[in-house]
Amino acid sequence: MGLLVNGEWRDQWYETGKTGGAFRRDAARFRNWITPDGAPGPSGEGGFKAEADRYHLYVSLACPWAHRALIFRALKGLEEIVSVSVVSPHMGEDGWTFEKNFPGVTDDHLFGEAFLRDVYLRDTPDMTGRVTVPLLWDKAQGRIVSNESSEIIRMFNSGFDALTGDAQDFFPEPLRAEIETINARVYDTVNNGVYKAGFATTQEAYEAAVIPLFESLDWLEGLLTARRHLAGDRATEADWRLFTTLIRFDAVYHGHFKCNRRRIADYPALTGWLREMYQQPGVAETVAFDHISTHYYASHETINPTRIVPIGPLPDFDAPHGRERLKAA
Ligand SMILES: N[C@@H](CCC(=O)N[C@@H](CS)C(=O)NCC(=O)O)C(=O)O
Repeated sequence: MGLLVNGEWRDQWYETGKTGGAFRRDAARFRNWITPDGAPGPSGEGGFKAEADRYHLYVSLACPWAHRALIFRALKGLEEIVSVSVVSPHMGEDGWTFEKNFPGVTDDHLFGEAFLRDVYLRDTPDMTGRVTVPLLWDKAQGRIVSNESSEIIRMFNSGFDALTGDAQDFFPEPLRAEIETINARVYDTVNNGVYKAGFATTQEAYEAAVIPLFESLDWLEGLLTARRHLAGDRATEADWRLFTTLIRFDAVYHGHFKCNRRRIADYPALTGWLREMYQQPGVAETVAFDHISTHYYASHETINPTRIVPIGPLPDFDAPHGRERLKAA
């Protein structure tokens, strides 16, 4: 685990000394957008036109943020259009690597680099910052498009529709305000909340994260008791953003990150909803529990010094979801 400082790698754990033991996530720095005609998106520069075989996605199968991008690539029919490389789940002193020490790890298909940091350095040789997944690369210009998952999923949602003919919209105009409201609470207290609980280094910082996390899970349980999906009858971006955290919850966040007031399995509506989302075509193939458990338990030495990876739980996400009684789109 480390970061780049003026282009040099420094092996260093997250700094919580100046924040009362609280984990603060850095903002992603590469924020360009792929658009149908190459016009600039909401941030960054223009010049990233949607084209087949032009863009490459770097992911970890363990990472919930990268998982969002992989799911949108599958749902939107982009598997033949956007290629992928998969890093090792073992994130040690060199950060993300392509070391073949685990099933499912691929080469860096573009450059054959050993370390993901060297891909970032091809864009910005003097970069300062964290080397994170997902990372979206433009093969035509030889530079990074984006390393912000919330924006990558929006590009995938609508940028390539003319090429794929897929018009499914997970961020529909009439629901945008509601989706953004749900996203904001889910991001702060759930998606990032589990990390804030897990990486806290004081009791106060841990409780400041874990209490609101469970308040939000109770709120989500109420929402999903009344509705098939978070913003109504059909799945939207808000559901997929929650999905990648909850599918990991009982396996890693409950134990490793001490988010153990309840399990997702203890919430009937969240459990049924999670199964229904998992059972959508193409989604189960993006879920790799071996990468998930191994990454968290074996990489975070400060939290789990023995690096022993627990053998459970073994939930059955293929079991009947029972959500048919709620109206579907
Ligand atoms: N804001 C980013 C966050 C991505 C992120 O933090 N990914 C983690 C893996 S789950 C990572 O690569 N961490 C490495 C590090 O922080 O050094 C996004 O949503 O795309």
